[in-house]
Amino acid sequence: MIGLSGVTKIFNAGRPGEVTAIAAADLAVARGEFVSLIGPSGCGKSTLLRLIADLAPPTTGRVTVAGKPAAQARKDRSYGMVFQKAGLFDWRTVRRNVELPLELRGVGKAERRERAAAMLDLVGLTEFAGHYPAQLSGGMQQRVSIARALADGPPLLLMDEPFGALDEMTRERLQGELLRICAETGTTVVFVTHSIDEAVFLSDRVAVMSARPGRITEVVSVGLGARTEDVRQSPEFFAAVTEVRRALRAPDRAVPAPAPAEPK
Ligand SMILES: Nc1ncnc2c1ncn2[C@@H]1O[C@H](COP(=O)(O)OP(=O)(O)OP(=O)(O)O)[C@@H](O)[C@H]1O
Repeated sequence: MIGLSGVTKIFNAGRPGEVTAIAAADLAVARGEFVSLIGPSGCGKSTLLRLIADLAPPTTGRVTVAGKPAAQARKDRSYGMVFQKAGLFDWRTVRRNVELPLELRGVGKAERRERAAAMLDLVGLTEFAGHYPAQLSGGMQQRVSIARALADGPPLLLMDEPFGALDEMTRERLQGELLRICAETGTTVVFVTHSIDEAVFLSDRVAVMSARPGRITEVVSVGLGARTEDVRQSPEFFAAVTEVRRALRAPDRAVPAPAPAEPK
């Protein structure tokens, strides 16, 4: 579904304020897979997601999405995106927020209504279709944002800390809902998070990034099977959390360690 090969991203190349945000990233994500990106603040997680979304071009390397160059995938609306802020339009009802991507594509009213209703059912907000965003809790707004991202039926969902601003209980409930939605729709997900627990609970694989310049230093396979709430207390869950924590603390193997000082 996604292929990154030799991808680098340098902001302000050759100018004052040059920043190497991503250094030589390679990653392949299979159809239907759930992959999280985790790493220290500023390591380039959001940048990597933006490169996949073709919201910024890579400086070098190739990004493919659904077998196409990323730019084509964006034109074909091959992905939906969800950010930390739900970004809903306050003056539109929940239903009309979800309909927006369909409206932009010129889909007729009846089909829009039907599709929005199915999406609101999927995220459990059918009875709030006529409400305005300000009448919803933060968690409900984020569910609307997920429904909107999926309205056009994209095969891929790109999520940038979507639950980062929510309280722990809401966050855990939405994690379970997201997994159910992915299982029902077969959507592939790339998910940026700061939380090791969240990455482990949700993911098939966790891509661990080093501090800037961001590299993918390790990819940890999780494989927890069916994620019921009990999984969070299981030995397998704790073992995977420990493994990701170790990978985050490991020195970046891609960068040679400095040679020891010569004895005087
Ligand atoms: N448009 C830009 N122009 C210049 N530098 C940028 C730009 N966007 C990001 N950067 C820099 O690239 C680096 C990576 O930023 P990015 O937002 O991808 O990190 P992140 O891992 O998502 O951070 P956080 O976890 O804090 O959200 C940072 O040093 C940031 O300052």
